[in-house]
Amino acid sequence: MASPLLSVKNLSWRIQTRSILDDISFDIQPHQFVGLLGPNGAGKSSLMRCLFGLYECDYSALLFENQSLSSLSVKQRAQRMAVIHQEHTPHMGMLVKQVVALGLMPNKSWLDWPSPSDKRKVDNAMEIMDVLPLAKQEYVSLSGGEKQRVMLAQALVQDTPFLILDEPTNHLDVHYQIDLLHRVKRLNKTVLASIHDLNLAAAFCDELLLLDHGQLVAKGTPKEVLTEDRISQVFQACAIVDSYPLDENQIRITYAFHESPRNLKHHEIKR
Ligand SMILES: Nc1ncnc2c1ncn2[C@@H]1O[C@H](COP(=O)(O)OP(=O)(O)OP(=O)(O)O)[C@@H](O)[C@H]1O
Repeated sequence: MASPLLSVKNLSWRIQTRSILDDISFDIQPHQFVGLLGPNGAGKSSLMRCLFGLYECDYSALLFENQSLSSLSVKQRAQRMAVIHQEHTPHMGMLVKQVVALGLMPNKSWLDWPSPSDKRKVDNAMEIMDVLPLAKQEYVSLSGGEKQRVMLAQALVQDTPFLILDEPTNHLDVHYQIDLLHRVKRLNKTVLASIHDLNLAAAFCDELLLLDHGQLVAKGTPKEVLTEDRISQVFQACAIVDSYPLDENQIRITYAFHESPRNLKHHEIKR
């Protein structure tokens, strides 16, 4: 197997005496699409923030392409990983094409004037993400789904091997959830994305990391991670896991909408 793009060993993060992330270890291989799952408050965003250096955490190793992440400057990190946050920056008064062009910054100095090839890069990214017709529209006026595609175009311009996406499908209708994840997948980059919809995660991700109360409780393929028992234990939801009718290799999760599912075991659901 090729050496991992990202290697995380024994990562912990605490606020004062409260442990938020506890002894987390995993590798991400090049070109893998990895889903980060877990209930609200499990620590998904915190883990992503530790990876891109917003939070100072403890670890025995945090390596990107075998290089210690802590040895990289902010600009060097931004040349390696693009991050799309859950909450978008408002970018008041900026046009879509200007927001997308911000992705050029990690590879330029402040004094550099945008070149014709930069402009082509921006146009190309807008075309791939289907936001070229919105190029001259104000960013604040866009819908949630359009904003998400603009941020992906910006990440594309940033031209990094690794993408960190914090709930990329948040606020999107079902068509745009599927559309966006197909667009991300087609980029063929290494991706770590937090996703709440377990069916979407199972359909799009090569591997899943499941967090619960700051601990990594499972990692592996969707079939390995998303078992009925685990969904019941971690998400306190009753679910049946079976094969997706259009592809036997994929799993499908059906939830029971009982009034107090916490007390129900999955084998008690009438099939
Ligand atoms: N800067 C901070 N100061 C204090 N507490 C924090 C901070 N950042 C995160 N936390 C706490 O850490 C826990 C994990 O939060 P985090 O946002 O990482 O969870 P999450 O899995 O991303 O949740 P969600 O699915 O709801 O977005 C929460 O209880 C949160 O309140």
